[in-house]
Amino acid sequence: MKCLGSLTFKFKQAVNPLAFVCYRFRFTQELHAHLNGSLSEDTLRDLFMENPDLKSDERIKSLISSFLLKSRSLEECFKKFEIAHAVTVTPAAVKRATKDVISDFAADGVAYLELRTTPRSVPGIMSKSEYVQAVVDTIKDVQAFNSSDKFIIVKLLLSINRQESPIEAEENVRKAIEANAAYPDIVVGVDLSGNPKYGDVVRNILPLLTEARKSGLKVVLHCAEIPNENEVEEMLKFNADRLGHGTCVHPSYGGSEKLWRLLLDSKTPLEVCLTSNVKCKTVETYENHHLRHLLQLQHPFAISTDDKGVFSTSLSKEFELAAKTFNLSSLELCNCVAMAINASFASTDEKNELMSKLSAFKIERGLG
Ligand SMILES: CNc1ncnc2c1ncn2[C@@H]1O[C@H](COP(=O)(O)O)[C@@H](O)[C@H]1O
Ligand SMILES: [Zn+2]
Repeated sequence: MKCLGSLTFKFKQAVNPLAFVCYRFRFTQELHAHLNGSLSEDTLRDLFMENPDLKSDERIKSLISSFLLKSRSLEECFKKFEIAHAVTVTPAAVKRATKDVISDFAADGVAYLELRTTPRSVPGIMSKSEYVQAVVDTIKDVQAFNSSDKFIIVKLLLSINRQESPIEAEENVRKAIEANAAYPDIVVGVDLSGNPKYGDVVRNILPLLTEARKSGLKVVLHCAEIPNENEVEEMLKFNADRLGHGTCVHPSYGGSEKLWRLLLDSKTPLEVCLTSNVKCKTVETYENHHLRHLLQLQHPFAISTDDKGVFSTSLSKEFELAAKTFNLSSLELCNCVAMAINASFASTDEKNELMSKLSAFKIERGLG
């Protein structure tokens, strides 16, 4: 067991040579991770056991045991979030969940983590403000213990769930603006996520995100997880700071030449989540993932996990998968890390620090 400030974690067995060096050097960047989708099975079980109300709830018990079953569709993945939400219903549970997730990423070699989460209230127990405060306080605690050799930079994006009402969306944007004013070094942006089948994003949500952007927040959008020509076009024209997935933009994947050209011209970095896309069946195979086009055309992207708990993955596994599927060399993987640093919402000083960690790794491996 090793200690990272207030975090205690086990170094995992290395899965590949890159992962081994990753955790020793700790220089990778995770830009797309949903807090409740990232809970490990251990954390879920612990939170479940600690809550006496849940222990006697047979429905939750059976849901938990199905959490890690193989998913067959995007719809099934969304059911799994209900399980994580059922165990994070108090500020204490939210703190524990946040701490465990940061610890898991740190143990996997992540130096810079952008977590995102949807502010959630539980009647009579927790308000949305208390939820956000619990996450922010945990990030502050972890960062207070950063040192030169053991550190992780953590930022927070607040999510808007497109399935919720426009009133909820407005409330979440307001929370994000307030939290950014109070913690500008931590709360840096807003994310649009949720089941892509629902919600009138163009009419109800993009105008709110324009307000968020005006107040200085970065904006990221889950974009084109399923085909939707009009919505995707408006999202691409919105000029977000980054886009999640971007699956159905290319004409071969349910998009069109027009959408693909808009994406390429925008140069907006895509957050690429290989395992998530294949397990949700929005992409058929790893070989056919749109990452191959991004690589060919040198469009910027960041390899990410999305929901490491739901999809039983880790950032180092995603790097390994990308390397194996697309035959990437160690140097090319390092270029992926550099792209993610550039696409991140870290400050200039933080980016310089992360780049120097990457350089140290490259020198040690004789890569330049
Ligand atoms: C699989 N691809 C995806 N597409 C769209 N939204 C997703 C997602 N994965 C996760 N979420 C969003 O993140 C929430 C869980 O984390 P938080 O409670 O916010 O921490 C889900 O309820 C969903 O709204
Ligand atoms: Zn996502």
